[in-house]
Amino acid sequence: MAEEKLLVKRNGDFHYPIYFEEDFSNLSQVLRDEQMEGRRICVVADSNTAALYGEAVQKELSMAAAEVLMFVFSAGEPNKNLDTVKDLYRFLIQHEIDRTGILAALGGGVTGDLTGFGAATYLRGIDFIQIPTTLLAQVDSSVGGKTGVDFEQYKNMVGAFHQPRLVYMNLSTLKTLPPKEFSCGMGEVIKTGLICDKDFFQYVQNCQPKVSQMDLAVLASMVRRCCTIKAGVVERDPREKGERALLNLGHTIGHAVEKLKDFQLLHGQCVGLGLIAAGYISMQRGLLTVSEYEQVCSCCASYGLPLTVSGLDPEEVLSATKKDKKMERGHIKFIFMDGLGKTFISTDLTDEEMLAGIREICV
Ligand SMILES: NC(=O)c1ccc[n+]([C@@H]2O[C@H](COP(=O)([O-])OP(=O)(O)OC[C@H]3O[C@@H](n4cnc5c(N)ncnc54)[C@H](O)[C@@H]3O)[C@@H](O)[C@H]2O)c1
Ligand SMILES: O=C(O)C(=O)C[C@@H](O)[C@H](O)[C@H](O)COP(=O)(O)O
Ligand SMILES: [Zn+2]
Repeated sequence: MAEEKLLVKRNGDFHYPIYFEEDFSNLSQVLRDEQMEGRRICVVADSNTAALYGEAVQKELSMAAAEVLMFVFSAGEPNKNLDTVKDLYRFLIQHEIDRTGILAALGGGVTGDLTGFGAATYLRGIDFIQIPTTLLAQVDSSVGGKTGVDFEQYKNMVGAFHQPRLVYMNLSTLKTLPPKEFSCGMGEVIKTGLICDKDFFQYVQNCQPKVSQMDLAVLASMVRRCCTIKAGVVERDPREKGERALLNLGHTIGHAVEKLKDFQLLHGQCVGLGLIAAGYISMQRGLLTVSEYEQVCSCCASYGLPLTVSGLDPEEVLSATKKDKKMERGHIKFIFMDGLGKTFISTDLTDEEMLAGIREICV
């Protein structure tokens, strides 16, 4: 089942690889292949991932590294903040990690975003690698170099673009992922199909039974397809000057809900809600048929994503959408669906249209 590695272009001719594996046993060889051996590595993991995979990863990396340290922080989005980054800086300074040091993000998107930001800023930038263990991190956050933390309830408000030196996926880690976390990854998978690949969206609709059986061959091809699509977008537009904003489909309303729910609803769940709202808005503009909109909803539902959220005032959600990063001269850069598998960016969305979409998900 092992898939060929995928190469992502970074800075002209330099490429970084994404490895699709079934265990951690090739980690040390991969470090050697990428000429990163003999250096000190600090593995960054949250409390859950450290307990599950910390020892195995530390052991594998030790075979090619000069030393392997482990920095552990408390799991959860509320800890993706500058306080945790400060704790990481202190740990790195205390252990005299210099510019030859490497950070290894072992875990989900929270760990990857935080570690990448630490690596981008510590000593003005050191190398880091991604070892994603959630579906969301494997299909989305470990690729593309968006790193950062939340700041005073604002999502990803402080960050940097910093590409990893390599991404190593052990697909078997998905077997220990709680079902709710797995659905979160499916939110980003569905988003990926809707952005630019109708065939892939239909594949995702149809393969739900195999995915729910954790069929590794199906999961591998799904993860690889998402990485291929994302890598293509990121190669063409690494710093989100244009096309990359499409990867934000569902995130304008999704991030507003995530923030107003105090991060009690998970990122992928909020992306699912945001997809439904964006689908509704697109349908109201005549860009999606009723049947296409229903397919977006039923695909999300089939993977256990919520279709509605309670306890939110739609007007408050609307004003929260205006505090996200996607504003351009006072207008939101909104991602519309234009049929299934096609999207475009526009700044002409009215408050009334946005409110109608928000009302569709708020109960
Ligand atoms: N940088 C990007 O491009 C990008 C893209 C998408 C999302 N994100 C960010 O990613 C974050 C969400 O990531 P996430 O959904 O992976 O959340 P997460 O990192 O919090 O992981 C979810 C939970 O699963 C646990 N976990 C991780 N791997 C496990 C495993 N194999 N088995 C059992 N438990 C495991 C974690 O400890 C955590 O409790 C958000 O902060 C979001 O903003 C970033
Ligand atoms: O990689 C990207 O670009 C994305 O937009 C992927 C999103 O899934 C991800 O949630 C990202 O962190 C959102 O970016 P932001 O700039 O809106 O914070
Ligand atoms: Zn996202």
